[in-house]
Amino acid sequence: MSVRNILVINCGSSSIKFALVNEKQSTFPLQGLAECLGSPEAVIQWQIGEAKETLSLPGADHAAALAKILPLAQEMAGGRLDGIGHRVVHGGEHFTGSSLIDASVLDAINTNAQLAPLHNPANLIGIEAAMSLFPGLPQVSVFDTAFHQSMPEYAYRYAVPEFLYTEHGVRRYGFHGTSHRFVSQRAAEMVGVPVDDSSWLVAHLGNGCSTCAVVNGESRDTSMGLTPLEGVVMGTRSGDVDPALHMYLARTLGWSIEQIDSMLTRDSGLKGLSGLSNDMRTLHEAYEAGHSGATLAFEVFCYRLAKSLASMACALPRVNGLIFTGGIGENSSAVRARTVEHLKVFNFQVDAQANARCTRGTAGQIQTEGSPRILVVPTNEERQIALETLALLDA
Ligand SMILES: Nc1ncnc2c1ncn2[C@@H]1O[C@H](COP(=O)(O)OP(=O)(O)O)[C@@H](O)[C@H]1O
Ligand SMILES: CC(=O)OP(=O)(O)O
Ligand SMILES: [Mg+2]
Repeated sequence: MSVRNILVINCGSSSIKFALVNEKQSTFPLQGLAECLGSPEAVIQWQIGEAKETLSLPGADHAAALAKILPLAQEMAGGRLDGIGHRVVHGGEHFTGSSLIDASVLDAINTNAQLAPLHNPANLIGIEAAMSLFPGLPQVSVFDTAFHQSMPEYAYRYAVPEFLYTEHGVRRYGFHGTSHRFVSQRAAEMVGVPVDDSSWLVAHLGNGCSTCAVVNGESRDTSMGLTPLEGVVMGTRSGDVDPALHMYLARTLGWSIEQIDSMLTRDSGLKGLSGLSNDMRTLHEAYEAGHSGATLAFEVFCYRLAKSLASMACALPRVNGLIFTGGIGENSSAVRARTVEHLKVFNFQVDAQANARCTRGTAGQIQTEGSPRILVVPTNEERQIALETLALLDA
């Protein structure tokens, strides 16, 4: 059989991340990002080997950007694309694994859009554009939620009346499953333990952030819930707040549901706490310069993250290690060090020199002697999506 090429597409609300994955190559022949879609600043940036290209496409929407990205990928694949793997955020209870896309899968993604209004509609636009440009190509959806379908019922149910679950699907689903799966498998390889006899605490820290307890290659609990708003502090999302905050704001300030949703989703998290930025790099620079909001945002972020990891430990029989991943987890030695300071009760301790070495894609172990393992593992959701797409093409 010849070597196959898969295009991976991750459509966000105003961006598209994409990568061409060759099943035999460890680096991507093509990788890129389309940003600011739907605005005059719309732009596509991509990288082929070391060469970087930028194409400004004022006003381009998702379909217009894909009309450029798909032929580019086709050309880089030497005229042979074998399939397209799409990241889909919310698959509800319907999907315990990835799925070849047909009309019924599109229907299910549409139904679940109510639970992920920022993510699923954008994912659907990407799928529909790819299907119309490449009608003959197999398309696969890889769900963020699928990995977490192994959670026990006592971990995924909310303590609310039963009919809300049975009739309306109100339960915890969890997200970032593709990343939690990938890094926990990589960590097992790195330390030489079998995946099916391993036990990890995982912190995925990107723009969205979540923690996960992974036992024997399966998710047993995770911090995100019905939607990607529950759990730890994120770039612009609050994570957990007292559910009574909604009533308080509605009654005392007269806020609408839309205002409350927008505040918790877009104006909270690191951005809301710091009054400055949702970007951890900016916050690091600001607190080094003495910005009090940036310092507070950093401290709350790390403490709440540690608290979530400690609660995830309830789902583990023992701990093989703590894994940091995502843009913040892979790069911010300061976040790793501060978070682990709050986890002394588990004997976790960071080695400062090893910690400083793990940045910009360098994997490694950063614990002191005597501490349980602490690993930095770069995530690769694109590779995992391509692997799952290839597996479905084989089936
Ligand atoms: N060198 C760095 N130090 C600290 N934070 C970083 C660094 N590089 C990237 N980040 C942070 O990573 C976050 C983005 O993570 P990423 O995984 O790229 O996000 P996404 O969820 O969109 O894939 C941002 O908060 C960014 O500031
Ligand atoms: C589900 C989720 O939060 O995704 P992202 O981190 O890409 O926003
Ligand atoms: Mg990412």
